[in-house]
Amino acid sequence: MKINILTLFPEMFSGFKSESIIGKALEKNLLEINIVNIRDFCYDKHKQADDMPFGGGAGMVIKPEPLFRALETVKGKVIYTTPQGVKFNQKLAIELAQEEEITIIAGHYEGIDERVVESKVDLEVSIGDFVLTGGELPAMMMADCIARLVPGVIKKESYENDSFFNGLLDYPHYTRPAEYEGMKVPEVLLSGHHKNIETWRLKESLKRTYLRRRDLLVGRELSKEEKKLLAEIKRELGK
Ligand SMILES: CN(C)c1cccc(CNc2ccc(C(N)=O)cn2)c1
Repeated sequence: MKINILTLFPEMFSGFKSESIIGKALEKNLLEINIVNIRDFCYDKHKQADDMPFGGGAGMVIKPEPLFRALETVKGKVIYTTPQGVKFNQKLAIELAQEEEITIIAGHYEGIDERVVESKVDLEVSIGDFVLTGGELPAMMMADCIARLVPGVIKKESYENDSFFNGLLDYPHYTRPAEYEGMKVPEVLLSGHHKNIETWRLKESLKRTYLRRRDLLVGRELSKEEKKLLAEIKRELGK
């Protein structure tokens, strides 16, 4: 899979591409992340990539010419990160991870010229209801979320337990030492009894989801075991 990111600030992506899981995946050629500097496509003397908005108002808008030129050099579905977009979520990430190539335009300042959106953007996507100085962090977040779903980037078992993969929030995690400052790891996790551990984790996931994100349970099919565990949870919570 290839992810192109069009940005005015390519340097913001150097750490993202060199560190940790994404860094290793790129080294192993499991995927490609191609950072395209929009400014490289400004042919005027001052390399002006943005300009004042017609009709007045604060902020700057990214000019159409450099974007159209940059878009000629990439392929795939074109996504534009903007507060006006559809909400990004794991379901959309899973869909986008199926694509051979995608291109993300990181808007900056007040955004990009609407003629680019009208004629080239396939999907406007927002990572949440808040405004950032630029679309680079949203582009990085989306690329990270999509990249980790590419086969080989992380162990398959890891993402199959993803909170949003099975529709529930994650259970609590512990590692050594088994006791720290008097705080103990739940006994069951040290028992080596895999069935009990699996049940404990499912119950903890259900409890957390029930307490923190009950909306995720609405419309979610519960297995017989999940129904039993949820009844236990409600009894224990006295609710
Ligand atoms: C109209 N306007 C302010 C604007 C328009 C387009 C891009 C930008 C760049 N900033 C962004 C981008 C995305 C998000 C998000 N929530 O995904 C938040 N901020 C700002």
